[in-house]
Amino acid sequence: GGAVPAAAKSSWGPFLKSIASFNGDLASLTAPPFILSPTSLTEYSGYWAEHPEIFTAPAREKDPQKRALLVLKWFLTTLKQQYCSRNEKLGSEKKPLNPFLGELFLGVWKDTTGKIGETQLISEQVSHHPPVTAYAILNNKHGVKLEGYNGQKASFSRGTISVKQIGHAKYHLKEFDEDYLITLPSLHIEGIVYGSPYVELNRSSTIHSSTGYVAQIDYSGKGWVTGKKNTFSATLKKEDSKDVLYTVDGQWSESFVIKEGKSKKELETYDAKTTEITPLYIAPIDEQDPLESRCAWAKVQEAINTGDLETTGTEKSKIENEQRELRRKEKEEGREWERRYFTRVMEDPVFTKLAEGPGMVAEEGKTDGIWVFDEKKFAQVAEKTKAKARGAPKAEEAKVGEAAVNTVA
Ligand SMILES: CCC(=O)OC[C@H](C)CC[C@H]1O[C@H]2C[C@H]3[C@@H]4CC=C5C[C@@H](O)CC[C@]5(C)[C@H]4CC[C@]3(C)[C@H]2[C@@H]1C
Repeated sequence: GGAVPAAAKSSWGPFLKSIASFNGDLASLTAPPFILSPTSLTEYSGYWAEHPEIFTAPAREKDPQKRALLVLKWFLTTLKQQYCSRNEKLGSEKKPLNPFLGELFLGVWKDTTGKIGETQLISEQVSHHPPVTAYAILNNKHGVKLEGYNGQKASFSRGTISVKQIGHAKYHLKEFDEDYLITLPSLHIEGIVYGSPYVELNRSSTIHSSTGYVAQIDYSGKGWVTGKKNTFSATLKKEDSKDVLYTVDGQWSESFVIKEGKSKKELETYDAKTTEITPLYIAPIDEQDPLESRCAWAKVQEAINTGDLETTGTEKSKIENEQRELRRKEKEEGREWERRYFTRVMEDPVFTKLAEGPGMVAEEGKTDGIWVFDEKKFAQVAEKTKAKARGAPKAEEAKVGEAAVNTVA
């Protein structure tokens, strides 16, 4: 990338100072103004299913081995959006807004073909210290459910920020009662010194299926072989077998080729650049719950988009102060914020069966438990929303509104 824009030079001091005392908490980074994104991190859960047809394809495949390949293919097709979409839309990787506890991001990918059905996104900030986002993506027509959570552990050295992703994703197929446990790749941010940061994925990640298939994806970045960015190589095998059933090679941000393991026969080339993204439908702000990201952060987003640093600061402080006040009251009353859609469990049978190691690992290896989507809570909220739509008694609305209003202006 080019040299840092002159105007921006002045804002490097705070950033470099924050790097000097960097404690692993990305939110504590004082990124230069031109790096601030108006998008909240709760929105990033949407990157898992921007191609609903590919996301639901495994549900339409009767052969378990081919299903496992389709889940690997879907995972690989999410990487470009997960890790490059800010560069494409905003010119470089940006620092997202740090979600407040209880922040929600809700949306739906509508179905224009009548073949896929609607795909619903539920994203909730289930922890603020450390920041953890939990999400569920549901397509009832195909019985596909993705649920997961993630947090980040970051470190800074030699001009790059390295991020270890904590958490995992679970892809479930109802018809086959099948589960896929997906681990999250580590990443590092390159180009910081040029003021044009971008993500590169490191080492490897895996997908373990309850049907005994194991996918391993090795990220070589600007591999010494190709020198091309975002390079990876993946294999799909049956566990405790050496036979490679399929290989997938290429650049996750450009295109990749799926081949038969033995014959090396090319089965498919996926072009990440030309595959259509389905837009996510989000309710208009005046119909949103005040806890929803674009409602809660509206003034901050407006200020960031117009480059009004002062208003950005004052509006952010309002939200942070109200959050501190809420936490103080909860502490005083000996209660904890009620998560709306997710529950923390210390044991998740699918996770235990399919993976080694504990769930969310916080400081000193303590396990903070695993965040799972709570179908009961989800049904209760749906009921309440319907009641509200049918004109529930004011008290009902006031309670929901009141809690929310207290939270964010
Ligand atoms: C120019 C100097 C500067 O300020 O650089 C700051 C940089 C923008 C680095 C810090 C931020 O980089 C962002 C990249 C974000 C990750 C991107 C994608 C994902 C995948 C998604 O499924 C989960 C979240 C995750 C891991 C994001 C986490 C937060 C990251 C690392 C942002 C950093 C604050």
